Amino acid sequence: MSKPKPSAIKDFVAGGVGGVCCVVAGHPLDTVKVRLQTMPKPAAGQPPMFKGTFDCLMKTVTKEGFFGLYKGMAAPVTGVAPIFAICFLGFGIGKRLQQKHEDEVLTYPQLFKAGMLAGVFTTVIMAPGERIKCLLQIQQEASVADRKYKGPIDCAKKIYKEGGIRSVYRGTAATLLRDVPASGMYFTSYEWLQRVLTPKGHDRSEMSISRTIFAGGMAGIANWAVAIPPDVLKSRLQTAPHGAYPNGVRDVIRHIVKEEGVMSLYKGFTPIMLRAFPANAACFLGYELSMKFLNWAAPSL
Ligand SMILES: CC(=O)O[C@H](CC(=O)[O-])C[N+](C)(C)C
Repeated sequence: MSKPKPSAIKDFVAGGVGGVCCVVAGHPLDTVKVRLQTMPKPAAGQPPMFKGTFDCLMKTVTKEGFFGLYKGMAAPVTGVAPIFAICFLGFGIGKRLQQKHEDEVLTYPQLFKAGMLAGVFTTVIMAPGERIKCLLQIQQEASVADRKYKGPIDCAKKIYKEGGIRSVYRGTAATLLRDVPASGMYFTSYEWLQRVLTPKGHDRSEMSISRTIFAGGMAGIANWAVAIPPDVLKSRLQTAPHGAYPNGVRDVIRHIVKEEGVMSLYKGFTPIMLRAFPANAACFLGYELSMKFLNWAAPSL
């Protein structure tokens, strides 16, 4: 059978499906992550709001029910599908820009550059999407009536009313700082594992579910290994009251390091890493299966 042609439309659609799979598999631990990253510093002699990942999980489920962990999921599902669609599209474009012919196999530095381009592409939607998601996730009132933001649209309207488009896009530099190198790591590690795990005599393009799950899960770990410190800065900046950090990300770094120490830049490490493997294994599996389906259903697209 001839090799399917690379296609921007297929990258976009399959990437979108991958994004939905990623959110459904990973949102509960994402909520725990944001709550741990943004909980207030306890007053002297007082215990912290959450002692760790498990404590936060238990307190959230006890107080708000299991679906408390799925708070703010409407925003990422509607936002993440296009984010991942654009991300996989950007990666495909980045690869094609560097290829002299369609079948040229790219080196790992070339794949890294294509991944970084994907990170730049996604920031346009990622930055406001993350701002809304984080603001919704940190609301802990049990009843909807008591919450400041009733949902993603209400949140978007309110932050726009408070500070215009600048407020909606607060955290863009931190998002770029997080996603440009992280996306490079993400796609390079995925491709590397797929290549080294393909048995001799077989072609990388032959789909294997177990290889995809493992390579996808590990790509998620590689992504977050570089993304955690800028992610903490981003979450803080995006959930802070208006005017708290006039110089943006630089002020947040100074404040966090001075007040809470360097290690606090790794807040949320456990839930992030617990989420990273299943969420991204689901993402790449969704992507590869959709791509296989699209190549079968519309070979010339
Ligand atoms: C921050 C983020 O969205 O990372 C993605 C993986 C994940 O765990 O959600 C990867 N990528 C930035 C490439 C979309």
